[in-house]
Amino acid sequence: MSTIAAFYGGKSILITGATGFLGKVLMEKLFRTSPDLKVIYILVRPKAGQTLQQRVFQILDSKLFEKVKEVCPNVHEKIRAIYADLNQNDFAISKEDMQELLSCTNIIFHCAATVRFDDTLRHAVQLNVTATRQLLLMASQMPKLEAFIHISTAYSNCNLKHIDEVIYPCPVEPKKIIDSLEWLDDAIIDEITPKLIRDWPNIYTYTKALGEMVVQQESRNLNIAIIRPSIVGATWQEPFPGWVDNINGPNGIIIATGKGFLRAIKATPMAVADVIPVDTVVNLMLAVGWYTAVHRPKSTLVYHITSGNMNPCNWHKMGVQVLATFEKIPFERPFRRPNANFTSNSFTSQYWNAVSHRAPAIIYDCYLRLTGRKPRMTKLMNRLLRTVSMLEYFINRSWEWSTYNTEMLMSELSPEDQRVFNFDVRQLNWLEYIENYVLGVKKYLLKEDMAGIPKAKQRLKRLRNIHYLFNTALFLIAWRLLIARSQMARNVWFFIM
Ligand SMILES: CCCCCCCCCCCCCCCCCCCCCCCCCCCCCC(=O)SCCNC(=O)CCNC(=O)[C@H](O)C(C)(C)COP(=O)(O)OP(=O)(O)OC[C@H]1O[C@@H](n2cnc3c(N)ncnc32)[C@H](O)[C@@H]1OP(=O)(O)O
Ligand SMILES: NC(=O)C1=CN([C@@H]2O[C@H](COP(=O)(O)OP(=O)(O)OC[C@H]3O[C@@H](n4cnc5c(N)ncnc54)[C@H](OP(=O)(O)O)[C@@H]3O)[C@@H](O)[C@H]2O)C=CC1
Repeated sequence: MSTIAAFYGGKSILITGATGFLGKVLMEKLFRTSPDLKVIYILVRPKAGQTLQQRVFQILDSKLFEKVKEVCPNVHEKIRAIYADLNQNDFAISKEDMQELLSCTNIIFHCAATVRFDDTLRHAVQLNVTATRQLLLMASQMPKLEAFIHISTAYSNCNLKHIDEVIYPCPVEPKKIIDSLEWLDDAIIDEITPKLIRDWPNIYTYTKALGEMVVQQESRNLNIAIIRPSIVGATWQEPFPGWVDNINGPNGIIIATGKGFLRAIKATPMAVADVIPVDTVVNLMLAVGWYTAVHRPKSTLVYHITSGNMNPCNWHKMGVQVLATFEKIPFERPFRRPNANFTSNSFTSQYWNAVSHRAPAIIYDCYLRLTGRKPRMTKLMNRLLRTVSMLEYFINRSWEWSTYNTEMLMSELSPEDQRVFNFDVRQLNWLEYIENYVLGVKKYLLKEDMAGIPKAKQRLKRLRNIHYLFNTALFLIAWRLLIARSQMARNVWFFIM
């Protein structure tokens, strides 16, 4: 019997961000391995016209939870969705709900965050910093609390090259920033944002760093741990390979490439692609929850869950395997044949953006206009290029993350726990993982049917022929123009003829 699974039996667990990518996989694993847990409280807001209950039902009815329903048939009764908006004072939680949370919670997993790179400083600080402080305040009033697990990101200190499992101080105190945002107006905030975030690449990573500082400052006598995952990718093994449900990080890029929109990307091919499967992150989270509650380390421990130092893969290897998988399992209705390459400098990147991205979009929009339809490709392409430009910082650099605490924890686990809560990324076979990842994007994100593959392959063939025809026509036109102007070209032409 797994010690960790047994530990969560009978426990009341509070999860923020349970409707997000990481939160869903965390809930799934908890229910599957500890079906006798007492309750999982999730802080949820209504969204997109759905009530809390509808959102919970939608999650439980998804493929991700199929196995859970077998081992824990009363899973619906064990989830208690609590209305909460982390942007508001006291999270807008009702008095009764708050009372229940304060008196019953044993473990907290704080996953909620805004992960947008282009959020406003005000909103990102509210969610990633102030809400964390507020949750810690709540935690300090919970008599039964055994552990508080805060999810940060390995990139919270990406302004450094080598990152240890410690909390680094930020140049400006989080409290000062929170206070000043209360009275500064939006225009001034926009103006001072670049000065505040200095060498952080975006507001997201900066506010996650502030969030960690808040955890350190407000930890009181709580048992706290911080987990820093790198780029969280599709599931590796559990509950099944390739599950993914949002367009963040590599997912959007895989779609854009597979659909033939993205043909070149400015990346350093040999830079480490520090992707970490989401189930690996969740296994570590649960092991850390157990360790923090049972062993009560004297200080707040930080755990890195990254792949680069133990089992590195680079962007070249990842890109080649992604493209190879498109040959076998193409996406439906691609705009162009998927074929992309990495460019190394700004000049070639601009060139490919003009020739391979903007020009085809303009041509396609002309075609849409001529056929009486609304042009949309140029807008879509601009949006894609903006997204890609925001990710560039992370695909043109490598970082070194030390993993002493993570390795220490691994050695503390029993062989059974090491198997059930496996976070040893050395066992990951990248080629297999990437193939399953692309397949998962097709099945769970794009919701494409595998039966459509032969048709998709046919369409790819057609696109290939169109591509060759177009290039041949272009070449002939260019050659014809050259012949008209140059005697030398005419001589070569007659010689060939
Ligand atoms: C010999 C041969 C050699 C060949 C060599 C090979 C070459 C091969 C080259 C090609 C390779 C192809 C693939 C390779 C795979 C590698 C890919 C590399 C990319 C890797 C990316 C790395 C990313 C690193 C990030 C690390 C950061 C740290 C990690 C973290 O801690 S947090 C998680 C990271 N956060 C994010 O990723 C968020 C980033 N996103 C944003 O900030 C924003 O979305 C945005 C980018 C600013 C875009 O904003 P927009 O306003 O423009 O768009 P919007 O967000 O509103 O959304 C657009 C539409 O999409 C819908 N949508 C949004 N979110 C979701 C969601 N979660 N799920 C579903 N749908 C969503 C949204 O509704 C919009 O739809 P619409 O309203 O209908 O338009
Ligand atoms: N994905 C990644 O690559 C990485 C993620 N991380 C960290 O992991 C954690 C989880 O990320 P991930 O699951 O990918 O992110 P998602 O964007 O998928 O999920 C974010 C979660 O936060 C919730 N949330 C956001 N705003 C509010 C609010 N005002 N009130 C209540 N809930 C709110 C969302 O709820 P709703 O559904 O209502 O929007 C959602 O459940 C974050 O802390 C992130 O920083 C770290 C490294 C990498």
